[in-house]
Amino acid sequence: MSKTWSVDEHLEDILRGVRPLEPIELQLLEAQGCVLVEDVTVPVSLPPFDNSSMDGYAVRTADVEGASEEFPAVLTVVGDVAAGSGDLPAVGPGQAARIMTGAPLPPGAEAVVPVEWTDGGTGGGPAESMTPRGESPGGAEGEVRVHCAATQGAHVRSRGSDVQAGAVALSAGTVLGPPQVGLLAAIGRGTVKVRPRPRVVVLSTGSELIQPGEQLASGQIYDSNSFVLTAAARAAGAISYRVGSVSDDPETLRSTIEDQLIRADIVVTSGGVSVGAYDVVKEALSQIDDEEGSVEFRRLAMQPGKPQGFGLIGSERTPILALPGNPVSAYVSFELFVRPAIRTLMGRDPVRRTPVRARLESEKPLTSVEGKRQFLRGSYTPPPEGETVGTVSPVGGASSHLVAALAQADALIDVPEKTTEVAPGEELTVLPLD
Ligand SMILES: Nc1nc2c(c(=O)[nH]1)N[C@H]1C(S)=C(S)[C@@H](COP(=O)(O)OP(=O)(O)OC[C@H]3O[C@@H](n4cnc5c(N)ncnc54)[C@H](O)[C@@H]3O)O[C@H]1N2
Ligand code: MOO
Repeated sequence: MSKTWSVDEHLEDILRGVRPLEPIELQLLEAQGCVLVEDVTVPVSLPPFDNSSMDGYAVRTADVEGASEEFPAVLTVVGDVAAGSGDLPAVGPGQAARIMTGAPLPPGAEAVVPVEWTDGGTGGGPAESMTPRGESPGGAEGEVRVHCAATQGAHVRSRGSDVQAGAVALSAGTVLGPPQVGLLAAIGRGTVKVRPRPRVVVLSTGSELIQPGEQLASGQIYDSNSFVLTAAARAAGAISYRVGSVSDDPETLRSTIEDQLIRADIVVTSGGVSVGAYDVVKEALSQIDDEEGSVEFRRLAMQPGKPQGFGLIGSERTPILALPGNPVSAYVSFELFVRPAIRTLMGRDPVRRTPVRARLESEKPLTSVEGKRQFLRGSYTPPPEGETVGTVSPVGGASSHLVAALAQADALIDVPEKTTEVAPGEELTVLPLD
């Protein structure tokens, strides 16, 4: 009888076969979720010039010293400075310029007073907002009464106060989330060098499968695996292509895979890997000739997910993971084997999900088959503040066809091979999912 592999042995074998993808230069939004492979330095300081943080008036501090509502400083308005203005009016003694948030501080001005600290040029009490451009009274001429003093630099965002030219904005190894994409845009980068998202081709096998939306005939079921696997690959950061289901015909399967290799960094199949008479993936791939690569089918000490296939195929030796067809087995196998492979291709760390400890919350003990590492579905509650161990309660049973319960779960409960029973209140290892 052939060897039974442990979960870790199978994963290590897969990870030996996958290498991070070669970096490429990508447009910013294409690079979202990818790992940067270069240190990005700031070409021009941010902000690039001193600018106002408020809608108000640019003033000289000496002119507004001691100003109050009772004894306002009365200044002559010399013009408007809007964000984007290139032509700046100089502010001399006794003068002020209307200035908008983000607009460059004009020469001569040392501070900004918000419009609410002035009469807005109306001659009345404190203003709530500026008079729209072109409306009178007030506006970009006449006088403004300032009701408060302002210190040097008040409401001014100075050049380089965010980040200085020459500084490293993002270092190699950073994962580009939305704020990082935003920073790259803010410093003027149009493209960046990253490891690209892997392209994952997903196909399911089984002559019983039909597309969701069609009418079920006798003996048929809807193909759900190709959907869950495509969605899971996308959630893991990959670009995923759902080919859909292929019938139980080895020739059709072989030629479909061959056609798909051109756009695949990984191929994932579901079904047809067990010991039945129609196990098409096993039949099609276990005896391909050496030139085409090789795929090994093995038994794992694991439930669900016992039968698995892994190999490298085609001229590029593309990794192929052949997952079992039972829907929960396919999903759990994705989490344990395909997701780490995808993350390795992306250069993402950590490759595996981070385990946490949790106490079992359940009416009765959990039972597990000796010699099999069991991954039960659970609902996980993180520890309250100050504690380190959360709680987990089982969701649904152990059978690998229970998709409704899977959809209610948010964690996998990892029961070691040797454990046959876990009592309520005992600690376990849990893999929270997202
Ligand atoms: N005599 C034995 N029979 C089985 C064994 C065994 O050791 N000895 N292992 C069982 C285990 S464990 C698993 S897991 C399955 C794996 O079988 P296959 O990978 O060959 O999968 P299929 O036979 O094609 O399908 C199994 C099951 O899942 C349903 N299925 C398949 N694809 C989809 C899909 N895309 N969407 C939804 N459901 C799907 C399929 O209809 C079957 O019910 O083998 C056991 N048998
Ligand atoms: O191992 Mo199968 O994956 O138990 O259902």
